[in-house]
Amino acid sequence: MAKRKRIPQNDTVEEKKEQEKEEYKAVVAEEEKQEEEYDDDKQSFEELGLDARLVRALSKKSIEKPTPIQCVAIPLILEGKDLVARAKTGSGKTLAYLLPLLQKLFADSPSKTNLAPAALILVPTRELCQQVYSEVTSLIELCRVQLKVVQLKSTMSASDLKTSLAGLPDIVVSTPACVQKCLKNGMLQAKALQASLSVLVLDEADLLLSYGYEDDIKALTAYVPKRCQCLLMSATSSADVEKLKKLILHNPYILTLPEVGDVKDDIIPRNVQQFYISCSARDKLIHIFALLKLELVQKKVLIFVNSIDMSFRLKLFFEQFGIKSAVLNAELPQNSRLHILEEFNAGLFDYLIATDDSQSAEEQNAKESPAPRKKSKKHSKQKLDAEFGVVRGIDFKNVHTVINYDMPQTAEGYVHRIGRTGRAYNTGASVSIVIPEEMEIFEEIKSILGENETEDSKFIAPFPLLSKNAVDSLRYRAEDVARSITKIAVRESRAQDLRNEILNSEKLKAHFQDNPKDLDLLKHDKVLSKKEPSAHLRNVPEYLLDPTTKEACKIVKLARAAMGNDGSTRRKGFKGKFKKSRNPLKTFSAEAPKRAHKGGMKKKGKNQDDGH
Ligand SMILES: Nc1ncnc2c1ncn2[C@@H]1O[C@H](COP(=O)(O)OP(=O)(O)OP(=O)(O)O)[C@@H](O)[C@H]1O
Repeated sequence: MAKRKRIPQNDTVEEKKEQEKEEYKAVVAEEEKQEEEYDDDKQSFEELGLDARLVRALSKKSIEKPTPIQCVAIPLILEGKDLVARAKTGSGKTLAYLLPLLQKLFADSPSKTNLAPAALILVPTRELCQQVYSEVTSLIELCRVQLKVVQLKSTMSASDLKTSLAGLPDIVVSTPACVQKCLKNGMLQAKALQASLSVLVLDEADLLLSYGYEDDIKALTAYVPKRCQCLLMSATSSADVEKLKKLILHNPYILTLPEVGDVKDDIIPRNVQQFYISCSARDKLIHIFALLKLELVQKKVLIFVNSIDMSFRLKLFFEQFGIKSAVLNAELPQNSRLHILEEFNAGLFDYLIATDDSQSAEEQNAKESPAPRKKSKKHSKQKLDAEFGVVRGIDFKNVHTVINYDMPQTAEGYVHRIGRTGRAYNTGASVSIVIPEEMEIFEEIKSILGENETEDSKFIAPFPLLSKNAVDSLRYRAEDVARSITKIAVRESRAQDLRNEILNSEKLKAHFQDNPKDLDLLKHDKVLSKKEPSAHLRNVPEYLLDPTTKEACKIVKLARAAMGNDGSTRRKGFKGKFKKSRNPLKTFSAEAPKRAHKGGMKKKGKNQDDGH
């Protein structure tokens, strides 16, 4: 981090504020300078050997400079090397393989006589399938080339799959299970595939096996010709990646990119600041409520919980205070999920509560639908989607804060959740709300990431902006509302939401076929509670806030304005994104400003969590 200019200490509040502002400006200027220097050193996409059409297409997407993984991977893929690319979450792995893959197909397409796809991109979940498909489609459109891409999903009917393949696509994006299904049914001719396949990509490779695709991939290897270039993209290294490497890579030359090291240093993006709040189980709701209602975290916010019921509890609770949010989980129909993601990415709402219990959906199914229970007609459970994955790989756009309302069950899960912010050149923050029962896993995560606050860049610091006073001032209102959200209310809302989404899902499907860009058909942050939220709960009265909290709110707002993110969360070009130094969490403390000057939030000690 840039060194701070020492400014003489002043005594009055006004002078202290001035001093704070001056320091803030100095840090911003310094870091902007450093960033410019770094940008100047970097290679351009042209220098990596990319086709001018692709460079122009990227430019139209406001993507001007390659990320480190792209700098290394693109030339190697263009040379035809097999690759095992491991790089941190949000580092731009998708474009790292898509750009050279498209370039290769540009060159091959005029002589095309293939009866099967030339490129197969396999991903573990349908959400990722959609995401990669959209990215390829938009690049192809922007480049104005004659390449055809389809996505194949296991939910598609046999006739839809057949129709998709009959158009002789050049690129297929799918899950291993679905491709295997097409091969088995003869919709995809094995011989034709052997003759045509020139690039095979296994994206989120480490996850493919844990999603249970091992047999499908093994079966597929028989149809992958020796000359086919194979690319394994992954954020973490694991025994599963090793297994896949052995299973699928033919060329002996395998490259693991040098820029990545161990989990601690490389997997979590450098530009994510991590915080925690320690509190009792009873106070969890008040803490998240305070964070959101007092706007002590930057929007958009992605909140992770470990169960679907909890996501509805939170949504119902927020509703009573006029905070609109949407839920995302494996129970919802796929069209709804995709639509929720699209709306969130487009900035239509600021708070998304995602259920991630870091288990495969099959395990979750088993857990959520215990067999011996008598099946009630009313509550017959919707089966969870085994191909749903919200944590891994999904490119949530412009998420500035990830909140772990429930802690993940593994350190790996933590890393992937945190990786939903700070993507590419953006910065972000995470706040984990930890209760005593979750302390064990939290301690484990901390020990992996590094516990030395001065030396470890991945140190998880106590959240500095929320004082005990601020929490206590909201306690009465929050506890009162929390009591009204009973188990029955949660269950009813969950069932109602599911019914709505199932109905809407068909409408959505039909509508989006005709109007792919129309996002306003259905709003997913609609109010679920039967009881109309009370008007008086919408705003937190001034008298409830102590001066420190008021100051914290002001600084966060100031930073939001500096980020060009006041009010509108719609996507901006990368140049307009806020810098790490502009993150108020780095420059402001809930305690006396003087202490914050010395060491930013990391010098804040552990007293904050002791208090509550
Ligand atoms: N060179 C670049 N400059 C700016 N933005 C970029 C660049 N490359 C990719 N991006 C953007 O960064 C975001 C993250 O990219 P991507 O989804 O490929 O990350 P990832 O490495 O696959 O992450 P994960 O491991 O979580 O899947 C995307 O929104 C993408 O459009």
